[in-house]
Amino acid sequence: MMELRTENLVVGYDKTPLIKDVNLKVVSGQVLTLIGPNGAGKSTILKTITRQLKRIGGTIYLGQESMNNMRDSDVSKSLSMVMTERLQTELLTGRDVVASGRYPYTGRFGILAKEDWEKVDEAIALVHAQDVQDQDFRKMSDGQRQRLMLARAICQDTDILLLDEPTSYLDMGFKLDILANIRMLARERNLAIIMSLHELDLAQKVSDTIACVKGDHIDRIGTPEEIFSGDYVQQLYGVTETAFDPVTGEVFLQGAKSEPKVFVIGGGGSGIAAYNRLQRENVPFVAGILQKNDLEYPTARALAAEVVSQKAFYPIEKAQIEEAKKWMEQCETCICTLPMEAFGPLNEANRELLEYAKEIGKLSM
Ligand SMILES: Nc1ncnc2c1ncn2[C@@H]1O[C@H](COP(=O)(O)OP(=O)(O)OP(=O)(O)O)[C@@H](O)[C@H]1O
Repeated sequence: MMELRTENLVVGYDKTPLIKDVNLKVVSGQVLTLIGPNGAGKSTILKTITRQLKRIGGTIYLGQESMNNMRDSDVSKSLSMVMTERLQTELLTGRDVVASGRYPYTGRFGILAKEDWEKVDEAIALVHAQDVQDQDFRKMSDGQRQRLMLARAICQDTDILLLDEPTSYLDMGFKLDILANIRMLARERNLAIIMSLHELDLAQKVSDTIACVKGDHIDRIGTPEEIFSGDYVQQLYGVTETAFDPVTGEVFLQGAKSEPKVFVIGGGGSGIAAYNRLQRENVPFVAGILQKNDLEYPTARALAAEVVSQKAFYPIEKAQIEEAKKWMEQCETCICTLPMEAFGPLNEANRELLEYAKEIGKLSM
């Protein structure tokens, strides 16, 4: 079992502290993710752990041993790091770059043995980069380079892997692929992984522990369930409460909040496309009647000027129907996004609203 722990670590530049009292811990088989706004200090922490930056204070432990007294060559057998920065290379193929991950194990001349090349090939296969491995590394796309840099770190064969925004340049397919690989490396190869991520929905899915970097300190450390609840993450990033849904990690634009012009009868997720369209057109609207467990409720809260809603799992009451009808009278037009089959016995209220929209001559298709 390997463990990396920082004790009152102080990180910063030119002896000026940026973040103090960094107390983080990650053990084999676990993923620790650093989140926080741009410039918060996530990369600075990672670079200090891997010694690319000088520690200002505190101690980093590898197992029981303080890293303060360890040689760089021993550290690089325990820690590998994937950076976002561009590696300056001279006419190296992708495979050469990955192979440089084996240098801590080769002799003075950097000659790789058969087993080293096997590890290189295995790592390249893991990130699905066989097709580009023989190309000039400098001429690769950011995403291709990012995958090869991960392969380089993997074949370094360390117990601890650090990744600075490993998915920033990747398309959706490769993002999922890399994150699945990160979980696999933790689960099957028992690696301890520390990474920084900007994609909060992904951080929520892959992390065992999340550390929130804010200002000059680590503001909170907890499980994804603990961090992604209430309005904590919104506060961390300085966005409004409705701009982020902590349950799904989804982000929302904000809609026009002035006097509503359109009433949208929705439910069961059917309203989302209409809400987004009205937001793009900057048209203030009312969304209703939604139950708070309706799929579109978080979008409605962010984009609608008003939401007529009922608690989750409670039947819609007369008071909400009356409220909705009042809004319909005030709006210029009503649209209904619910398909015919949605007017089941549990949705009588919205059927009544649809009838009312027709009756007052405001239903537009
Ligand atoms: N070489 C440097 N010298 C001095 N200050 C630096 C240096 N590099 C970064 N900083 C500063 O340190 C702070 C933290 O930067 P860092 O790159 O660690 O943030 P981050 O959380 O990784 O940000 P991002 O999410 O934008 O990547 C920033 O204010 C940055 O300007």
